[in-house]
Formats: sequence, C-alpha cells, structure tokens
Amino acid sequence: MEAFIEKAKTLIEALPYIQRFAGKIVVIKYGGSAMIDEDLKLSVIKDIVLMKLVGLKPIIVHGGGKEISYWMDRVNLQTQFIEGLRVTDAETMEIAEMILSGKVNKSLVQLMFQQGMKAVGISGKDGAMINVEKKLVNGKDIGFVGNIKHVNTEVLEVLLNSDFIPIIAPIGLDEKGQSYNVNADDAAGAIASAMKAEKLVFLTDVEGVLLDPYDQRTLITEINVSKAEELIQDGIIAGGMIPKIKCCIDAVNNNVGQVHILDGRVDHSLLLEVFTNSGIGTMMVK
Ligand SMILES: Nc1ncnc2c1ncn2[C@@H]1O[C@H](COP(=O)(O)OP(=O)(O)O)[C@@H](O)[C@H]1O
Ligand SMILES: CC(=O)N[C@@H](CCC(=O)OP(=O)(O)O)C(=O)O
Repeated sequence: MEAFIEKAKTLIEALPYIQRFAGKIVVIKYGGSAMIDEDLKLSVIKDIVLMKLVGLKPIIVHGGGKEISYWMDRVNLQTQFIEGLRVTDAETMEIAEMILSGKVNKSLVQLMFQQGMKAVGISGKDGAMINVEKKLVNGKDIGFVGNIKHVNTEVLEVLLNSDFIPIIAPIGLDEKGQSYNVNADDAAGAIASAMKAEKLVFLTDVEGVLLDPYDQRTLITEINVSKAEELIQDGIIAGGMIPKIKCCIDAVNNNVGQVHILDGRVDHSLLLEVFTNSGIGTMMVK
C-alpha cells in the first residue's frame, strides 16, 4: 500500500509537467560518455519511451566519441582533440561514420524496438538534414569537422507526424556532398533551434557544470551566458564541456525554451528533470 501511495504521489506531482509539455518537442542529446553499459542505456531509453507515451515528442541526437576513439585505437590510428573537437582526416571520418551511423545509432533503435516503440535511426545526411561547411578552430583546419550552416527539418517533421521517434547520428554533408564529422552537441543544439524545441537536455557524465571539475559539490545549478563565457576564458570550463556550453548559449539565444545539462549516469535523471521540480543538473539562462 505504501508503495502504491508513493507512486500516486509521484504521478500527481508529474501531472502539471505532463500537461505543460504535451505535444511539445524535447531534444535529448545522449552523449557517448553516458552510454556506460547496456543497463544504463536501457534505463535512458525507458525514460524517453515514457516521455513519448505521455504525449511529448522526443528527438534523440546521440554522440559516441568514446566508441570512436576505442575503434581508432583498435586499428592503430591516433586520436587527437582540439577544443573538444576530434581532428578528422579521411580515415577518421570513415570510422566516425561507421561507429556513429552504424553501431551506436542502430543499437539505440534496437533498444527502442525492444520497448515496443517505433524509432527511425538516421544521420544528418538523410533528407539533407544537416548542411555544413568546414569548421576552422582559431583559424586552423582540423579536417572534416563540420560547422552547421543549416538544418533542413523536413525529414524530422515527417517522422514526428507519423509518430516515430527520430534518432540522429551527427554526420553532415557540405554543398558538394562531402561527409563531415559534426560534434553531437552542435548537432543537438542546431536541431533544437530549428525545431523550436521546448527543451534541450544534454545527458553527460558529470552532474552538470562544476566550478571545480574534480569536486562534485561545486555544481552550478543555474548559469547565464556571460558567466559561462567567463568560465571558458578562465579555463574552468574545458575539454568536451566547451562545445556543450557554446551550444547551450546558442540554444537559449535561438528559440529553445529551456536548456539543461544533466548526469546521464544517474538512473531516471531525465524524468526527474522533465516531470518533477527537483531541479537537478545545470540550467542555462540568457
Ligand atoms: N567545468 C566543468 N564542469 C563539468 N565538466 C567539465 C568541466 N570542464 C571540463 N569538463 C569535462 O567535460 C566532460 C563532458 O564532456 P564530454 O566528455 O565531451 O561528454 P559527452 O560525451 O557527454 O559530450 C566531463 O566529463 C568533464 O571531464
Ligand atoms: C567533431 C567531433 O568531435 N565529433 C565527435 C562526434 C561524436 C560526439 O560528439 O560524441 P560525444 O557526444 O559522445 O562526445 C567525435 O568525433 O567524437
């Protein structure tokens, strides 16, 4: 009986959030660093299934950086990152596409299928969704790394209107049809803005933005654009957190209702964020 009362309380607490987000688009960026094992992946997928069942329109944009590095290592290729972006020569591009559009993307589609959900796994190449140009980092060419110029939302609209959950791998095309490796945070931010998403949630392997990356007690629960830029300048926000924060800034400046960074290693962090007032992780505000 107590367990039943607890469940009822949870449902009553969730109801206003369910009503508020019904029919709204929520973009979930599922980072490779939060895909630690199959149990955790299944737990994230179940949360997204629940969101869909209560009437939200989830879109998943996934990463898989760690998996790419693992396979690079297996074929004796060197991995190099500059400002959180992978230096991508032709061979690296080939591996990145195989891992992202193949292995990672289809494993998520498969988990959705096992939960009885209709998901379609595509990359930014499909339907000419993610159009890019070469990205330069401080004027430096780092290979086939794409800077998103435009997101063509047509294919996403078709999928959402037919009740599918889109699962997107971050690969784009330039105007000549060359493939580019796109940082998954950039892809999620650009897709959320283009789709005018109500919410953009980054699932990663830290609690949120930390003032001291080695001390989990220094979580910043709310951060504005100027503070975030200051922390990047000071080197407190570093590595893979840099593209994530830059995307959060672009998203809050471009139509996205709410932007959050959450710990994807914690069971049900997504549900806690979307359907309760627990306020976990870091929220980005203008
Ligand atoms: N100030 C900071 N707060 C939290 N994490 C930070 C910070 N600065 C750097 N990081 C790093 O950013 C990482 C998250 O980025 P990344 O590894 O690219 O994750 P994902 O695969 O989810 O995109 C964290 O694991 C952490 O090591
Ligand atoms: C250009 C660039 O860096 N692309 C990323 C794409 C995958 C990604 O972003 O994965 P996570 O979200 O797991 O980090 C990469 O090659 O690692």
